[in-house]
This record gives sequence, C-alpha cells and structure tokens, in this order.
Amino acid sequence: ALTTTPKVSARYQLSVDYYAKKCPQLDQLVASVTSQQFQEAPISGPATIRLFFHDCFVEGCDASILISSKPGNKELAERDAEENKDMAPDAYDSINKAKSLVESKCPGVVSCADILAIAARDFVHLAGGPYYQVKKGRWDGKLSMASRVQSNLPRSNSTVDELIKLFKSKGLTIEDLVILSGAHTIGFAHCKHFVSRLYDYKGTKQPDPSVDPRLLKALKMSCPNYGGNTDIVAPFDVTTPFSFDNAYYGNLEAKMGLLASDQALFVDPRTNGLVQTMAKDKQKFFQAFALAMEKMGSIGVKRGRRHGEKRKDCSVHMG
Ligand code: HEM
Ligand SMILES: [Ca+2]
Ligand SMILES: [Ca+2]
Repeated sequence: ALTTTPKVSARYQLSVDYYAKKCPQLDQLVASVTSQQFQEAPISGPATIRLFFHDCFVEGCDASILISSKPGNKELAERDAEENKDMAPDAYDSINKAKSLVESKCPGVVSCADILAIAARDFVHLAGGPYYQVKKGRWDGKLSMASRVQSNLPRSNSTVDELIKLFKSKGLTIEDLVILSGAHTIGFAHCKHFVSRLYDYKGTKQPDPSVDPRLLKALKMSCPNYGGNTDIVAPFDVTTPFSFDNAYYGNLEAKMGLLASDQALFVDPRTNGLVQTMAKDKQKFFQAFALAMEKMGSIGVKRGRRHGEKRKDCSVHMG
C-alpha cells in the first residue's frame, strides 16, 4: 500500500511523564504563571493559543516563533514576519515568565516548545474549555526565518481547498481543520482581516452575502472602508468572546463567522456536516478539540542535539 510521510511525527513519541524525573512539578509551575497571567491580562489566553498554532505550522512545534531577530542580521526571525506582527505581546510574556520560573526550579532541562504546549492547554482550560494531558519531549529548533512563515500559514481569505491542502501538508485532516478552527470561539481580529467582506467582496463592490445583516452593520461601524484606526479589533465570537465553548459553530450557521475562512467552513459541503455536529454538541467538540490539539502539538517534533536545542532564554538560540 502507498504510504505518505507522516508529518505528525510517529518516530519521536512524546509522553505525558517525560519530565517525571527531572522536573516533576513542571505542569504546576507553568500553571502558576498562566493562571496569574489570565487574571492580569485575559488576552494572553487567545494570544498564546494562536502563538502555539503559528509555532507548530512553521518548522514544527519547536518554539521557532519565540526567537528574536538579531540586530544587524539581514534575515528576520519568524516573530517579525508580517503574519506574526499582530500577535499580542502578552503571549510572549506568559511563556517567558513560565520559562524563568521553570529554569529556577529545573535548570536546563525543559524546552520552550514544551512550555508553550502546556501554556496553550492551560489557557484553553482557563477560558472554560477542556483540560487534557499534554505530552512532552519536544526540543527547541535551531532555525527561525521570517521568509518561511507566509507559505506555512493560512490567510483569512484562504479557500477551503487551500486550507485543506495546507493542513494536509502538516499531517492534519479536514476534521482537524474544522475542529481546530473552533479556537476562534475566543479572541479578536483586526479589521484588515475581514474588511473586504464588508465593502467589496471579491471585487463586487458589495458586501459578502454570507454575512448576517446585523453583524454587517455592527462591523461596518467598527471598521470603515477607508481611514479607520488600524488598532480596532472585532471579536471572533460575538456571543461569548471570552468563553471557550462551541458557540463558534452556531455562529457559522447564523452567518456570523468573522473571517471568510471561518464562514467558508459552513458553506463548503465537505465541512458543513461537522460544523453542524459541533454546533449541537459541546462535549463532542471538547473531546475532539483536545485530540486535535495533541495532533497539532506533534507536528515536526525534534529530539536530540543534532536537530534541536534546549534554550535557556526562549528568545535566543544556544551558542
Ligand atoms: C484555519 C485557518 C485559520 C485562519 C485563516 C486564521 C486566521 C486568524 C486571523 C486573521 C486572526 C486575527 C489576528 C489579528 O488580527 O490579531 C486569528 C486569530 C486567532 N486565531 Fe486563527 N486562524 C486559523 C486557524 C487557527 C487555529 C488552528 C487556531 C488554534 C488552534 C487559531 C487560533 C486563533 C486565536 C485564539 C486567535 C485570537 C488571537 C487573539 O485574540 O489575540 N486559529 N486567526
Ligand atoms: Ca515552529
Ligand atoms: Ca466563545
């Protein structure tokens, strides 16, 4: 039988108790930081979940997104790529704080990539979503190039075909695409990502017909066609923007998806059924989301000194 190369790494098994000997209290250490951060800056939640996604899709889950660009270097690091510019700084703060606490208790053993995976899980749970065990054993990557970002991430106007292809290239299925998109049950997007839907859908000079009229009106108030404040954001989920639930899918059924790529999942016959199933059953969504996060969390995992490193400061490669 034909087999394809597994992008979701089967060779390097991650495990829940990977740090059982060298840092048994790891999950609690990270939790003490994420829970405080969630209280002080709730936006850290969605920002960190997105950070994890953008890390895993570019070079695998290896904390490549945390590397700072070197002054004077021609090639910028991933975090300075256009696609990552609107990442809320709070996300990086949580990881850096968690890393310093972990380094103080278990110096030199825990990767930044594992801390990011744990923190993303914590924030899903803190916002009301499922709690799941995080498997560990990722090493940090040695490569972080801004030029590698764009082709590995979806765009807000990607077609379902393009989304399916991209996810497939990471070893993820159509189902994973629909389930992971459910992360848009929390968080916010800047106007530029959906403004063309409001005023000029595909060059028609008309709004996208798949936007509910009341939502259209509200979004137009926040986002004028020209000269608007570029800092304005709109919630992905107008009903419960801070709560991790399955409302995202109900919104799609009601033409209340924010991005074209969100609404397209309801319109396309390949994904419509799963959207409806998830809209009906929150527990099913939670179970599926936990599994899909585990799968996304094992994309391109590295192990060992030849392919990876264990950074002390997550933003700087080891010598
Ligand atoms: C399927 C294709 C996807 C597209 C096209 C997409 C696109 C976007 C865009 C344009 C934003 C707004 C960024 C901003 O303006 O600040 C955003 C935010 C967000 N994305 Fe996605 N995304 C996708 C999938 C995912 C996945 C798989 C996850 C996680 C599992 C995710 C989690 C988030 C979260 C939590 C936010 C909110 C960030 C915040 O409020 O700071 N997205 N996404
Ligand atoms: Ca990465
Ligand atoms: Ca919600």
